[in-house]
Amino acid sequence: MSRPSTVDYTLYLVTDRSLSRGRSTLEVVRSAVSGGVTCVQLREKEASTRTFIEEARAIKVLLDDKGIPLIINDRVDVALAVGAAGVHLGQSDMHIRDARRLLPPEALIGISAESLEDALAAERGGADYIGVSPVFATPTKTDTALPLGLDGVRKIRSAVGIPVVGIGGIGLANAAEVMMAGADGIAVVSAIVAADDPQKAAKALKKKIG
Ligand SMILES: Cc1ncc(COP(=O)(O)OP(=O)(O)O)c(N)n1
Ligand SMILES: Cc1nc(C(=O)O)sc1CCOP(=O)(O)O
Ligand SMILES: [Mg+2]
Repeated sequence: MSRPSTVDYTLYLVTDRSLSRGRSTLEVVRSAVSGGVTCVQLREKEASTRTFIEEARAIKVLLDDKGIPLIINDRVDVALAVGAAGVHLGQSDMHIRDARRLLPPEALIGISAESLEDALAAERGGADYIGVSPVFATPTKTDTALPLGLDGVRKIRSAVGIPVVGIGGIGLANAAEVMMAGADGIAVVSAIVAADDPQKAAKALKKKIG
């Protein structure tokens, strides 16, 4: 497992095979990387463990070549199996305390914060970054907490010292606002994964967030 010396969360792609319009996740990631994504989270909710691991290995080869970290959604075992840079854990996933026991010390752990209290607890618990969960409502994930909005991003930003990434309902129309509210990056699913051309979509988002 290897952690890049500094992690660039600016344009953070979260995958979703159900939104990929028949393209493989590897294909979408390749295209998005050439458009400028800086971090990739492999999020597989339905795949078998074996498929998840095989896909993660193939994507990691692509990302390693570009120095882009691969984060695994939910599954500490998958992250360990493939030597990913880290994991992203939500409020119902494995506790960070337990994940830290299993993962090597250099592993990145991102935590979803559904409130200011969650963000403070995540920082105290040793999280490497926080996902503000969600900033806006999104059809991509409907079992979220209430949207925290730009004000939530501002409040969390001023309360913690670790990187803060906004997620949920972020696209070309509001990406700059999320950054202006103090986020270190935007995490997006549909704006890239479901786009006609993920490379162009990533490029356009990158331009918006400077
Ligand atoms: C960057 C980022 N932030 C938040 C989440 C959501 O995590 P979680 O609440 O565990 O929900 P699932 O993604 O597991 O459905 C995330 N994945 N990434
Ligand atoms: C994976 C995920 N987590 C969220 C959270 O609020 O924690 S929202 C979300 C999906 C974000 O998709 P889109 O960019 O298409 O809105
Ligand atoms: Mg989760």
